Amino acid sequence: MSDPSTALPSDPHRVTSAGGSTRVVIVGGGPGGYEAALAAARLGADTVLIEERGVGGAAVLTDVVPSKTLIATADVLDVVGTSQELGIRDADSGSAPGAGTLDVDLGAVNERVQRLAAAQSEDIRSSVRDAGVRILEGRGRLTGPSEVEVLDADGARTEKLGADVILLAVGARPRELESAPSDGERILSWTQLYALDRLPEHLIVVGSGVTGAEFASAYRALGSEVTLVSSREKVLPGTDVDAADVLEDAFARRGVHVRSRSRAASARREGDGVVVGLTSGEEIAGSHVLMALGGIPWTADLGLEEVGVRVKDSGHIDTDRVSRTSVRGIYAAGDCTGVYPLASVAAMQGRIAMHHALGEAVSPLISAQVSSAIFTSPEIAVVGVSEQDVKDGVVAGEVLTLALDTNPRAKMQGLTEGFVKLVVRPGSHTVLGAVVVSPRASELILPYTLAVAHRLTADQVAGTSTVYPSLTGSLAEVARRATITVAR
Ligand SMILES: Cc1cc2nc3c(=O)[nH]c(=O)nc-3n(C[C@H](O)[C@H](O)[C@H](O)COP(=O)(O)OP(=O)(O)OC[C@H]3O[C@@H](n4cnc5c(N)ncnc54)[C@H](O)[C@@H]3O)c2cc1C
Ligand SMILES: NC(=O)c1ccc[n+]([C@@H]2O[C@H](COP(=O)([O-])OP(=O)(O)OC[C@H]3O[C@@H](n4cnc5c(N)ncnc54)[C@H](O)[C@@H]3O)[C@@H](O)[C@H]2O)c1
Repeated sequence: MSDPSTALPSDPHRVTSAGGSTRVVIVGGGPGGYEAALAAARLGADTVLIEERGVGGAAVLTDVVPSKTLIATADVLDVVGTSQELGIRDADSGSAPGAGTLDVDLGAVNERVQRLAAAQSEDIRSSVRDAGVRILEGRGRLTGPSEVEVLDADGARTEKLGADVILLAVGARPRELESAPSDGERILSWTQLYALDRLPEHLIVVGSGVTGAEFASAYRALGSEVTLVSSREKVLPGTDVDAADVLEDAFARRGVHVRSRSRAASARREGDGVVVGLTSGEEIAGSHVLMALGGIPWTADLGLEEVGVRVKDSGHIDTDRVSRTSVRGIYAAGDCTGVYPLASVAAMQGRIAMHHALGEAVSPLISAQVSSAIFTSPEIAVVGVSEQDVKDGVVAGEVLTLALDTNPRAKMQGLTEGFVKLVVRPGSHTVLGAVVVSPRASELILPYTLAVAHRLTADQVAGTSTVYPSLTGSLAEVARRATITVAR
Protein backbone atom coordinates (compact mmCIF):
# COMPACT_ATOMS: atom_id res chain seq x y z
CA MET A 1 0.00 0.00 0.00
CA SER A 2 1.51 3.35 -0.98
CA ASP A 3 0.84 6.32 1.24
CA PRO A 4 0.09 9.65 -0.36
CA SER A 5 0.98 12.44 1.99
CA THR A 6 -1.37 15.09 0.66
CA ALA A 7 -4.78 15.65 2.19
CA LEU A 8 -7.74 14.33 0.21
CA PRO A 9 -10.94 16.30 -0.25
CA SER A 10 -13.99 14.89 1.52
CA ASP A 11 -16.33 12.58 -0.36
CA PRO A 12 -18.35 14.83 -2.73
CA HIS A 13 -20.99 12.09 -3.03
CA ARG A 14 -21.49 11.47 0.64
CA VAL A 15 -25.05 11.21 1.86
CA THR A 16 -26.55 13.86 4.08
CA SER A 17 -29.94 14.00 5.67
CA ALA A 18 -32.50 16.30 4.17
CA GLY A 19 -32.64 19.39 6.32
CA GLY A 20 -31.17 18.98 9.85
CA SER A 21 -27.77 17.75 10.84
CA THR A 22 -26.22 14.56 9.51
CA ARG A 23 -27.28 11.45 11.44
CA VAL A 24 -24.27 9.33 12.42
CA VAL A 25 -24.68 5.90 14.01
CA ILE A 26 -21.57 4.22 15.43
CA VAL A 27 -21.55 0.54 16.41
CA GLY A 28 -18.85 -0.27 18.98
CA GLY A 29 -17.49 2.00 21.71
CA GLY A 30 -13.75 1.21 21.68
CA PRO A 31 -11.11 3.73 20.51
CA GLY A 32 -12.31 3.40 16.91
CA GLY A 33 -15.90 4.13 17.93
CA TYR A 34 -15.59 6.65 20.75
CA GLU A 35 -12.97 8.82 19.03
CA ALA A 36 -15.21 8.86 15.97
CA ALA A 37 -18.21 9.79 18.12
CA LEU A 38 -16.30 12.72 19.64
CA ALA A 39 -15.18 13.90 16.20
CA ALA A 40 -18.68 13.58 14.70
CA ALA A 41 -20.33 15.43 17.58
CA ARG A 42 -17.74 18.23 17.39
CA LEU A 43 -18.49 18.55 13.69
CA GLY A 44 -22.17 19.06 14.49
CA ALA A 45 -23.56 15.62 13.59
CA ASP A 46 -26.49 14.08 15.42
CA THR A 47 -24.48 11.17 16.83
CA VAL A 48 -25.50 7.86 18.43
CA LEU A 49 -23.00 5.37 19.87
CA ILE A 50 -24.16 1.77 20.39
CA GLU A 51 -22.04 -0.34 22.76
CA GLU A 52 -22.74 -3.80 24.03
CA ARG A 53 -20.16 -4.34 26.80
CA GLY A 54 -18.80 -1.01 28.05
CA VAL A 55 -17.66 2.35 26.65
CA GLY A 56 -13.91 2.33 26.02
CA GLY A 57 -14.22 -1.09 24.44
CA ALA A 58 -11.87 -3.99 24.82
CA ALA A 59 -8.99 -1.51 24.67
CA VAL A 60 -9.99 0.01 28.00
CA LEU A 61 -11.74 -2.88 29.75
CA THR A 62 -9.71 -5.98 28.89
CA ASP A 63 -6.74 -5.23 26.61
CA VAL A 64 -4.55 -2.10 26.60
CA VAL A 65 -5.38 -0.43 29.91
CA PRO A 66 -5.42 -3.58 32.08
CA SER A 67 -2.28 -5.07 30.51
CA LYS A 68 -0.25 -1.87 30.76
CA THR A 69 -1.41 -1.31 34.34
CA LEU A 70 -0.30 -4.83 35.29
CA ILE A 71 2.98 -4.22 33.47
CA ALA A 72 3.53 -1.03 35.51
CA THR A 73 3.83 -3.26 38.61
CA ALA A 74 5.98 -5.79 36.74
CA ASP A 75 8.31 -2.98 35.59
CA VAL A 76 9.02 -1.91 39.16
CA LEU A 77 9.93 -5.47 40.09
CA ASP A 78 12.08 -5.84 37.00
CA VAL A 79 14.04 -2.71 37.94
CA VAL A 80 14.46 -3.94 41.50
CA GLY A 81 15.42 -7.41 40.29
CA THR A 82 18.23 -6.00 38.19
CA SER A 83 19.45 -3.50 40.77
CA GLN A 84 22.13 -5.58 42.48
CA GLU A 85 24.90 -3.83 40.57
CA LEU A 86 23.58 -0.51 41.83
CA GLY A 87 24.31 -1.60 45.38
CA ILE A 88 20.79 -2.41 46.52
CA ARG A 89 20.42 -5.29 48.97
CA ASP A 90 17.59 -6.99 50.79
CA ALA A 91 17.41 -5.53 54.32
CA ASP A 92 17.00 -8.92 56.04
CA SER A 93 19.22 -11.26 54.05
CA GLY A 94 21.68 -8.82 52.47
CA SER A 95 21.20 -10.66 49.20
CA ALA A 96 20.15 -9.24 45.83
CA PRO A 97 16.51 -8.14 45.89
CA GLY A 98 14.08 -9.69 43.44
CA ALA A 99 11.19 -12.01 42.92
CA GLY A 100 12.49 -14.27 45.70
CA THR A 101 12.61 -11.54 48.33
CA LEU A 102 9.64 -9.39 47.34
CA ASP A 103 6.04 -10.56 47.35
CA VAL A 104 3.41 -9.47 44.91
CA ASP A 105 -0.18 -9.30 46.10
CA LEU A 106 -1.80 -10.16 42.78
CA GLY A 107 -5.25 -9.65 44.25
CA ALA A 108 -4.33 -6.05 45.08
CA VAL A 109 -2.66 -5.55 41.69
CA ASN A 110 -5.72 -6.86 39.83
CA GLU A 111 -8.09 -4.87 42.02
CA ARG A 112 -6.14 -1.74 41.00
CA VAL A 113 -6.18 -2.83 37.35
CA GLN A 114 -9.96 -3.27 37.36
CA ARG A 115 -10.56 -0.02 39.25
CA LEU A 116 -8.44 1.92 36.78
CA ALA A 117 -10.10 0.33 33.76
CA ALA A 118 -13.59 1.03 35.12
CA ALA A 119 -12.64 4.65 35.93
CA GLN A 120 -11.17 5.16 32.48
CA SER A 121 -14.33 3.73 30.89
CA GLU A 122 -16.45 6.10 32.98
CA ASP A 123 -14.25 9.09 32.03
CA ILE A 124 -14.70 8.28 28.36
CA ARG A 125 -18.45 7.76 28.77
CA SER A 126 -18.72 11.20 30.40
CA SER A 127 -16.72 13.00 27.73
CA VAL A 128 -18.67 11.32 24.94
CA ARG A 129 -21.98 12.16 26.62
CA ASP A 130 -20.85 15.73 27.37
CA ALA A 131 -19.98 16.16 23.69
CA GLY A 132 -23.67 15.55 22.95
CA VAL A 133 -23.50 11.92 21.83
CA ARG A 134 -26.45 9.66 22.67
CA ILE A 135 -25.10 6.39 24.11
CA LEU A 136 -27.25 3.28 23.70
CA GLU A 137 -26.52 0.05 25.53
CA GLY A 138 -27.09 -3.02 23.37
CA ARG A 139 -25.95 -4.84 20.27
CA GLY A 140 -26.03 -2.94 16.98
CA ARG A 141 -26.85 -4.72 13.71
CA LEU A 142 -27.25 -3.44 10.16
CA THR A 143 -30.75 -3.87 8.77
CA GLY A 144 -30.12 -1.81 5.64
CA PRO A 145 -27.46 0.46 4.11
CA SER A 146 -28.79 3.35 6.20
CA GLU A 147 -30.47 1.58 9.09
CA VAL A 148 -29.24 -0.01 12.32
CA GLU A 149 -31.27 -1.93 14.89
CA VAL A 150 -30.36 -2.17 18.57
CA LEU A 151 -30.91 -5.49 20.35
CA ASP A 152 -30.95 -6.16 24.08
CA ALA A 153 -29.20 -9.07 25.81
CA ASP A 154 -32.13 -11.38 24.94
CA GLY A 155 -31.94 -10.45 21.27
CA ALA A 156 -35.12 -8.34 21.37
CA ARG A 157 -35.09 -5.15 19.31
CA THR A 158 -35.14 -2.03 21.48
CA GLU A 159 -34.69 0.57 18.77
CA LYS A 160 -34.32 1.11 15.04
CA LEU A 161 -32.19 4.03 13.87
CA GLY A 162 -32.02 5.73 10.49
CA ALA A 163 -28.54 6.95 9.57
CA ASP A 164 -26.85 9.05 6.89
CA VAL A 165 -23.47 7.70 7.98
CA ILE A 166 -22.71 4.42 9.78
CA LEU A 167 -19.38 3.51 11.36
CA LEU A 168 -18.67 -0.10 12.33
CA ALA A 169 -16.00 -0.31 15.03
CA VAL A 170 -16.79 -3.65 16.66
CA GLY A 171 -13.25 -4.82 17.45
CA ALA A 172 -12.10 -8.40 17.99
CA ARG A 173 -12.22 -11.14 20.62
CA PRO A 174 -9.58 -13.71 21.66
CA ARG A 175 -9.17 -16.70 19.36
CA GLU A 176 -9.69 -20.02 21.14
CA LEU A 177 -8.65 -23.57 20.30
CA GLU A 178 -11.60 -25.94 20.49
CA SER A 179 -9.30 -28.41 22.20
CA ALA A 180 -8.34 -25.83 24.84
CA PRO A 181 -11.57 -24.11 25.89
CA SER A 182 -10.95 -21.41 28.48
CA ASP A 183 -12.54 -21.95 31.89
CA GLY A 184 -11.69 -18.57 33.43
CA GLU A 185 -9.77 -20.29 36.25
CA ARG A 186 -6.71 -22.09 34.89
CA ILE A 187 -7.15 -22.12 31.13
CA LEU A 188 -7.33 -18.43 30.39
CA SER A 189 -7.69 -15.90 27.62
CA TRP A 190 -6.01 -12.51 28.20
CA THR A 191 -9.37 -10.99 29.16
CA GLN A 192 -9.68 -13.39 32.12
CA LEU A 193 -6.32 -12.81 33.77
CA TYR A 194 -7.52 -10.00 36.01
CA ALA A 195 -9.82 -12.26 38.05
CA LEU A 196 -6.77 -14.07 39.48
CA ASP A 197 -6.11 -13.29 43.13
CA ARG A 198 -2.98 -15.40 43.49
CA LEU A 199 0.13 -15.44 41.35
CA PRO A 200 0.26 -18.54 39.09
CA GLU A 201 3.09 -20.79 40.23
CA HIS A 202 3.86 -21.81 36.66
CA LEU A 203 2.19 -19.94 33.82
CA ILE A 204 2.37 -21.50 30.37
CA VAL A 205 1.87 -18.82 27.72
CA VAL A 206 0.85 -20.18 24.33
CA GLY A 207 1.62 -17.80 21.44
CA SER A 208 4.71 -15.60 21.17
CA GLY A 209 3.13 -12.65 19.37
CA VAL A 210 3.02 -9.27 21.10
CA THR A 211 0.37 -10.34 23.61
CA GLY A 212 2.15 -13.56 24.59
CA ALA A 213 5.54 -11.84 24.87
CA GLU A 214 4.18 -9.01 27.04
CA PHE A 215 2.47 -11.36 29.49
CA ALA A 216 5.42 -13.78 29.61
CA SER A 217 7.69 -10.84 30.47
CA ALA A 218 5.28 -9.38 33.04
CA TYR A 219 4.45 -12.61 34.90
CA ARG A 220 8.11 -13.57 35.09
CA ALA A 221 8.91 -10.20 36.67
CA LEU A 222 5.99 -10.69 39.09
CA GLY A 223 7.56 -13.96 40.20
CA SER A 224 5.81 -16.78 38.29
CA GLU A 225 7.72 -19.50 36.58
CA VAL A 226 6.93 -18.92 32.90
CA THR A 227 7.08 -21.20 29.86
CA LEU A 228 6.44 -19.55 26.49
CA VAL A 229 5.24 -21.89 23.74
CA SER A 230 6.33 -20.31 20.47
CA SER A 231 5.29 -21.83 17.15
CA ARG A 232 8.09 -19.99 15.34
CA GLU A 233 11.87 -20.12 15.35
CA LYS A 234 11.94 -16.78 17.17
CA VAL A 235 9.57 -14.89 19.42
CA LEU A 236 7.71 -11.86 18.02
CA PRO A 237 7.40 -12.89 14.37
CA GLY A 238 7.30 -9.85 12.08
CA THR A 239 9.22 -7.66 14.53
CA ASP A 240 12.79 -6.44 13.97
CA VAL A 241 15.00 -9.54 14.25
CA ASP A 242 17.67 -7.83 16.39
CA ALA A 243 14.96 -6.66 18.78
CA ALA A 244 13.55 -10.19 19.01
CA ASP A 245 17.11 -11.43 19.74
CA VAL A 246 17.51 -8.93 22.57
CA LEU A 247 14.19 -10.02 24.02
CA GLU A 248 15.09 -13.72 23.78
CA ASP A 249 18.36 -12.98 25.61
CA ALA A 250 16.45 -10.97 28.20
CA PHE A 251 14.00 -13.86 28.63
CA ALA A 252 16.91 -16.30 29.06
CA ARG A 253 18.59 -14.04 31.66
CA ARG A 254 15.36 -13.66 33.61
CA GLY A 255 14.52 -17.37 33.47
CA VAL A 256 11.61 -17.48 30.98
CA HIS A 257 11.67 -20.92 29.32
CA VAL A 258 11.04 -20.44 25.60
CA ARG A 259 9.87 -23.55 23.72
CA SER A 260 10.48 -22.50 20.13
CA ARG A 261 9.02 -24.33 17.10
CA SER A 262 6.34 -25.80 19.39
CA ARG A 263 2.63 -25.66 18.63
CA ALA A 264 -0.04 -26.22 21.23
CA ALA A 265 -2.66 -28.78 20.21
CA SER A 266 -4.71 -28.86 23.42
CA ALA A 267 -4.92 -27.79 27.03
CA ARG A 268 -6.74 -29.57 29.84
CA ARG A 269 -7.17 -29.35 33.61
CA GLU A 270 -5.43 -32.03 35.60
CA GLY A 271 -5.53 -32.02 39.38
CA ASP A 272 -4.54 -28.57 40.62
CA GLY A 273 -2.97 -27.60 37.33
CA VAL A 274 -3.06 -27.76 33.57
CA VAL A 275 -1.42 -29.85 30.91
CA VAL A 276 -0.68 -28.37 27.49
CA GLY A 277 -0.34 -30.92 24.70
CA LEU A 278 1.95 -30.01 21.82
CA THR A 279 1.45 -31.16 18.21
CA SER A 280 4.70 -33.13 18.68
CA GLY A 281 2.91 -35.27 21.27
CA GLU A 282 4.92 -33.84 24.14
CA GLU A 283 3.09 -32.43 27.17
CA ILE A 284 3.96 -29.50 29.42
CA ALA A 285 2.51 -29.27 32.93
CA GLY A 286 1.89 -25.97 34.69
CA SER A 287 -0.47 -24.32 37.15
CA HIS A 288 -2.21 -22.08 34.57
CA VAL A 289 -2.16 -21.55 30.81
CA LEU A 290 -2.73 -18.31 28.93
CA MET A 291 -3.85 -18.76 25.33
CA ALA A 292 -2.56 -15.77 23.31
CA LEU A 293 -3.38 -16.84 19.77
CA GLY A 294 -4.53 -13.51 18.32
CA GLY A 295 -8.02 -12.11 17.75
CA ILE A 296 -11.13 -12.79 15.66
CA PRO A 297 -13.19 -9.80 14.46
CA TRP A 298 -16.73 -9.54 15.91
CA THR A 299 -18.22 -9.30 12.43
CA ALA A 300 -20.15 -12.58 12.13
CA ASP A 301 -23.62 -11.40 13.11
CA LEU A 302 -23.56 -7.78 12.07
CA GLY A 303 -25.78 -7.99 8.96
CA LEU A 304 -22.82 -7.26 6.69
CA GLU A 305 -23.61 -9.83 4.02
CA GLU A 306 -27.26 -8.81 3.77
CA VAL A 307 -26.30 -5.18 3.21
CA GLY A 308 -23.42 -6.00 0.85
CA VAL A 309 -20.46 -4.86 2.96
CA ARG A 310 -17.43 -6.71 1.60
CA VAL A 311 -15.68 -8.93 4.15
CA LYS A 312 -12.33 -10.70 3.74
CA ASP A 313 -11.85 -14.44 4.30
CA SER A 314 -10.42 -13.61 7.73
CA GLY A 315 -13.74 -11.96 8.70
CA HIS A 316 -12.24 -8.44 8.60
CA ILE A 317 -14.20 -5.66 6.91
CA ASP A 318 -12.55 -4.42 3.72
CA THR A 319 -11.81 -0.68 3.91
CA ASP A 320 -9.81 1.92 2.02
CA ARG A 321 -7.46 4.45 3.59
CA VAL A 322 -10.27 6.82 4.54
CA SER A 323 -12.14 3.94 6.24
CA ARG A 324 -14.85 3.52 3.56
CA THR A 325 -16.33 0.05 3.12
CA SER A 326 -17.75 -1.24 -0.16
CA VAL A 327 -21.15 0.31 0.69
CA ARG A 328 -21.59 4.05 0.32
CA GLY A 329 -22.18 5.76 3.66
CA ILE A 330 -20.88 2.81 5.71
CA TYR A 331 -17.39 3.14 7.21
CA ALA A 332 -15.35 0.81 9.42
CA ALA A 333 -12.48 1.38 11.85
CA GLY A 334 -10.22 -0.51 14.22
CA ASP A 335 -9.53 -4.20 14.80
CA CYS A 336 -12.57 -5.29 12.76
CA THR A 337 -10.74 -3.99 9.66
CA GLY A 338 -7.49 -5.84 10.42
CA VAL A 339 -5.51 -2.86 9.10
CA TYR A 340 -3.11 -2.47 12.01
CA PRO A 341 -4.55 -3.81 15.27
CA LEU A 342 -3.57 -0.95 17.55
CA ALA A 343 -5.73 1.31 19.68
CA SER A 344 -3.93 4.36 18.29
CA VAL A 345 -4.69 3.30 14.71
CA ALA A 346 -8.33 2.46 15.52
CA ALA A 347 -8.76 6.00 16.88
CA MET A 348 -7.13 7.49 13.78
CA GLN A 349 -9.31 5.43 11.44
CA GLY A 350 -12.44 6.46 13.34
CA ARG A 351 -11.57 10.18 13.19
CA ILE A 352 -10.60 9.93 9.52
CA ALA A 353 -13.96 8.26 8.73
CA MET A 354 -15.94 11.02 10.39
CA HIS A 355 -13.91 13.83 8.84
CA HIS A 356 -14.37 12.26 5.43
CA ALA A 357 -18.08 11.59 5.89
CA LEU A 358 -18.84 15.01 7.31
CA GLY A 359 -17.15 17.14 4.71
CA GLU A 360 -13.76 17.91 6.26
CA ALA A 361 -10.53 17.51 4.31
CA VAL A 362 -8.79 14.35 5.47
CA SER A 363 -5.32 12.87 5.38
CA PRO A 364 -5.59 9.13 4.76
CA LEU A 365 -4.00 6.71 7.20
CA ILE A 366 -0.27 6.51 6.51
CA SER A 367 0.86 3.16 7.83
CA ALA A 368 4.54 4.04 7.36
CA GLN A 369 4.16 6.75 10.02
CA VAL A 370 2.52 4.59 12.66
CA SER A 371 4.65 4.00 15.74
CA SER A 372 4.01 1.13 18.12
CA ALA A 373 5.60 -0.43 21.17
CA ILE A 374 5.88 -3.83 22.77
CA PHE A 375 5.80 -3.43 26.55
CA THR A 376 8.22 -6.16 27.52
CA SER A 377 11.41 -5.73 29.62
CA PRO A 378 13.11 -4.08 27.80
CA GLU A 379 10.49 -2.34 25.66
CA ILE A 380 10.65 -2.44 21.87
CA ALA A 381 9.37 0.53 19.87
CA VAL A 382 9.27 0.83 16.09
CA VAL A 383 8.24 3.31 13.44
CA GLY A 384 8.29 3.36 9.64
CA VAL A 385 10.41 1.34 7.24
CA SER A 386 12.03 -1.77 8.73
CA GLU A 387 15.43 -3.30 8.07
CA GLN A 388 13.56 -6.26 6.57
CA ASP A 389 11.88 -3.90 4.04
CA VAL A 390 15.39 -2.79 3.01
CA LYS A 391 16.70 -6.37 2.80
CA ASP A 392 13.67 -7.42 0.74
CA GLY A 393 14.31 -4.54 -1.68
CA VAL A 394 10.93 -2.92 -0.92
CA VAL A 395 12.68 0.36 -0.05
CA ALA A 396 16.21 1.62 -0.70
CA GLY A 397 17.75 2.36 2.67
CA GLU A 398 20.87 2.32 4.83
CA VAL A 399 20.63 0.82 8.30
CA LEU A 400 22.72 1.88 11.30
CA THR A 401 22.62 0.35 14.75
CA LEU A 402 24.11 1.58 18.02
CA ALA A 403 24.13 -0.56 21.16
CA LEU A 404 22.88 1.23 24.25
CA ASP A 405 25.69 0.00 26.48
CA THR A 406 27.91 2.76 25.05
CA ASN A 407 25.53 5.43 26.34
CA PRO A 408 26.76 7.20 29.52
CA ARG A 409 23.30 7.40 31.11
CA ALA A 410 22.72 3.71 30.38
CA LYS A 411 26.00 2.90 32.14
CA MET A 412 25.00 5.01 35.15
CA GLN A 413 21.66 3.24 35.34
CA GLY A 414 23.22 -0.19 34.89
CA LEU A 415 21.42 -0.82 31.59
CA THR A 416 23.06 -3.39 29.39
CA GLU A 417 20.23 -4.44 27.09
CA GLY A 418 19.04 -2.60 24.02
CA PHE A 419 19.98 -0.58 20.98
CA VAL A 420 18.91 2.18 18.64
CA LYS A 421 18.51 1.49 14.93
CA LEU A 422 17.91 4.02 12.19
CA VAL A 423 16.95 3.50 8.54
CA VAL A 424 17.78 6.43 6.24
CA ARG A 425 17.36 7.04 2.54
CA PRO A 426 20.72 6.85 0.73
CA GLY A 427 21.81 10.26 -0.56
CA SER A 428 19.28 12.52 1.16
CA HIS A 429 19.66 10.80 4.57
CA THR A 430 15.93 11.27 5.15
CA VAL A 431 14.85 9.26 8.17
CA LEU A 432 12.59 6.41 6.98
CA GLY A 433 12.28 4.23 10.03
CA ALA A 434 13.67 3.37 13.44
CA VAL A 435 13.73 0.82 16.24
CA VAL A 436 14.46 1.59 19.89
CA VAL A 437 14.97 -1.25 22.38
CA SER A 438 15.36 0.01 25.95
CA PRO A 439 13.39 0.75 29.09
CA ARG A 440 10.72 3.34 28.14
CA ALA A 441 11.36 2.85 24.40
CA SER A 442 7.65 3.63 24.00
CA GLU A 443 8.47 7.22 25.07
CA LEU A 444 11.85 7.47 23.32
CA ILE A 445 10.48 6.65 19.85
CA LEU A 446 8.66 10.00 19.46
CA PRO A 447 11.61 12.04 18.05
CA TYR A 448 12.01 9.42 15.32
CA THR A 449 8.25 9.35 14.68
CA LEU A 450 8.39 13.12 14.18
CA ALA A 451 11.40 12.71 11.91
CA VAL A 452 9.58 10.10 9.77
CA ALA A 453 6.32 12.08 9.64
CA HIS A 454 8.03 15.35 8.74
CA ARG A 455 10.76 13.87 6.54
CA LEU A 456 13.60 15.18 8.68
CA THR A 457 17.11 14.16 7.72
CA ALA A 458 19.61 12.34 9.91
CA ASP A 459 21.67 15.59 9.92
CA GLN A 460 18.72 17.46 11.42
CA VAL A 461 18.20 14.80 14.10
CA ALA A 462 21.95 14.73 14.83
CA GLY A 463 22.05 18.53 15.07
CA THR A 464 19.25 18.71 17.64
CA SER A 465 20.33 19.42 21.19
CA THR A 466 19.97 16.52 23.61
CA VAL A 467 20.29 16.51 27.39
CA TYR A 468 23.58 15.14 28.76
CA PRO A 469 23.53 12.46 30.06
CA SER A 470 20.42 10.92 28.51
CA LEU A 471 19.35 7.92 26.47
CA THR A 472 18.16 10.39 23.82
CA GLY A 473 21.86 11.13 23.27
CA SER A 474 22.02 7.76 21.48
CA LEU A 475 19.11 8.76 19.22
CA ALA A 476 21.16 11.72 17.98
CA GLU A 477 24.44 9.78 17.98
CA VAL A 478 23.22 7.03 15.64
CA ALA A 479 21.88 9.75 13.31
CA ARG A 480 25.32 11.41 13.37
CA ARG A 481 26.95 8.11 12.45
CA ALA A 482 24.37 7.57 9.72
CA THR A 483 25.31 10.84 8.04
CA ILE A 484 29.03 10.02 8.18
CA THR A 485 28.78 6.35 7.15
CA VAL A 486 26.23 6.88 4.40
CA ALA A 487 28.14 9.88 3.00
CA ARG A 488 31.29 7.76 2.59
C1 LIG B 1 -3.54 -7.82 25.51
C2 LIG B 1 -3.56 -6.70 24.52
C3 LIG B 1 -2.82 -5.56 24.74
C4 LIG B 1 -2.85 -4.52 23.83
N1 LIG B 1 -2.08 -3.43 24.06
C5 LIG B 1 -2.08 -2.41 23.18
C6 LIG B 1 -1.27 -1.27 23.40
O1 LIG B 1 -0.52 -1.20 24.37
N2 LIG B 1 -1.32 -0.26 22.51
C7 LIG B 1 -2.15 -0.30 21.42
O2 LIG B 1 -2.18 0.66 20.62
N3 LIG B 1 -2.93 -1.38 21.17
C8 LIG B 1 -2.90 -2.44 22.02
N4 LIG B 1 -3.69 -3.53 21.79
C9 LIG B 1 -4.59 -3.53 20.64
C10 LIG B 1 -5.88 -2.76 20.99
O3 LIG B 1 -6.48 -3.33 22.13
C11 LIG B 1 -6.88 -2.81 19.84
O4 LIG B 1 -6.22 -2.46 18.65
C12 LIG B 1 -8.03 -1.84 20.10
O5 LIG B 1 -8.78 -2.28 21.19
C13 LIG B 1 -8.93 -1.72 18.88
O6 LIG B 1 -9.94 -0.80 19.14
P1 LIG B 1 -11.38 -1.00 18.47
O7 LIG B 1 -12.12 0.27 18.70
O8 LIG B 1 -11.23 -1.47 17.09
O9 LIG B 1 -12.06 -2.20 19.21
P2 LIG B 1 -12.32 -2.60 20.76
O10 LIG B 1 -11.45 -1.86 21.70
O11 LIG B 1 -12.26 -4.06 20.70
O12 LIG B 1 -13.81 -2.11 20.97
C14 LIG B 1 -14.87 -2.63 20.22
C15 LIG B 1 -16.15 -2.54 21.02
O13 LIG B 1 -17.24 -2.87 20.19
C16 LIG B 1 -18.20 -3.56 20.96
N5 LIG B 1 -19.07 -4.32 20.06
C17 LIG B 1 -18.74 -5.40 19.30
N6 LIG B 1 -19.79 -5.76 18.54
C18 LIG B 1 -20.80 -4.91 18.85
C19 LIG B 1 -22.13 -4.77 18.40
N7 LIG B 1 -22.63 -5.57 17.46
N8 LIG B 1 -22.89 -3.80 18.93
C20 LIG B 1 -22.39 -2.97 19.90
N9 LIG B 1 -21.13 -3.04 20.34
C21 LIG B 1 -20.35 -4.00 19.82
C22 LIG B 1 -17.37 -4.44 21.87
O14 LIG B 1 -18.13 -4.74 23.02
C23 LIG B 1 -16.20 -3.52 22.19
O15 LIG B 1 -16.45 -2.81 23.37
C24 LIG B 1 -3.66 -4.61 22.66
C25 LIG B 1 -4.41 -5.77 22.43
C26 LIG B 1 -4.36 -6.81 23.34
C27 LIG B 1 -5.14 -8.05 23.06
N1 LIG C 1 1.70 -3.26 22.86
C1 LIG C 1 0.82 -3.32 21.89
O1 LIG C 1 0.63 -2.38 21.13
C2 LIG C 1 0.03 -4.58 21.68
C3 LIG C 1 -0.03 -5.57 22.66
C4 LIG C 1 -0.75 -6.72 22.39
C5 LIG C 1 -1.39 -6.86 21.18
N2 LIG C 1 -1.32 -5.85 20.28
C6 LIG C 1 -1.93 -5.95 18.96
O2 LIG C 1 -2.69 -7.09 18.84
C7 LIG C 1 -2.31 -7.79 17.65
C8 LIG C 1 -2.44 -9.25 17.91
O3 LIG C 1 -1.35 -9.67 18.72
P1 LIG C 1 -1.39 -11.07 19.40
O4 LIG C 1 -0.06 -11.33 19.98
O5 LIG C 1 -2.56 -11.15 20.29
O6 LIG C 1 -1.70 -12.04 18.19
P2 LIG C 1 -0.75 -12.51 16.97
O7 LIG C 1 -1.69 -13.08 15.98
O8 LIG C 1 0.15 -11.44 16.57
O9 LIG C 1 0.13 -13.65 17.63
C9 LIG C 1 -0.39 -14.90 17.95
C10 LIG C 1 0.74 -15.89 17.84
O10 LIG C 1 0.27 -17.15 18.27
C11 LIG C 1 0.83 -18.14 17.42
N3 LIG C 1 -0.01 -19.33 17.50
C12 LIG C 1 -1.23 -19.54 16.94
N4 LIG C 1 -1.68 -20.78 17.25
C13 LIG C 1 -0.72 -21.34 18.04
C14 LIG C 1 -0.60 -22.61 18.68
N5 LIG C 1 -1.55 -23.52 18.58
N6 LIG C 1 0.50 -22.85 19.40
C15 LIG C 1 1.50 -21.92 19.53
N7 LIG C 1 1.44 -20.72 18.94
C16 LIG C 1 0.34 -20.44 18.21
C17 LIG C 1 0.83 -17.48 16.05
O11 LIG C 1 1.76 -18.12 15.20
C18 LIG C 1 1.24 -16.08 16.40
O12 LIG C 1 2.63 -15.91 16.37
C19 LIG C 1 -0.88 -7.36 17.35
O13 LIG C 1 -0.66 -7.30 15.96
C20 LIG C 1 -0.79 -6.01 17.96
O14 LIG C 1 -0.99 -5.01 16.99
C21 LIG C 1 -0.61 -4.73 20.50
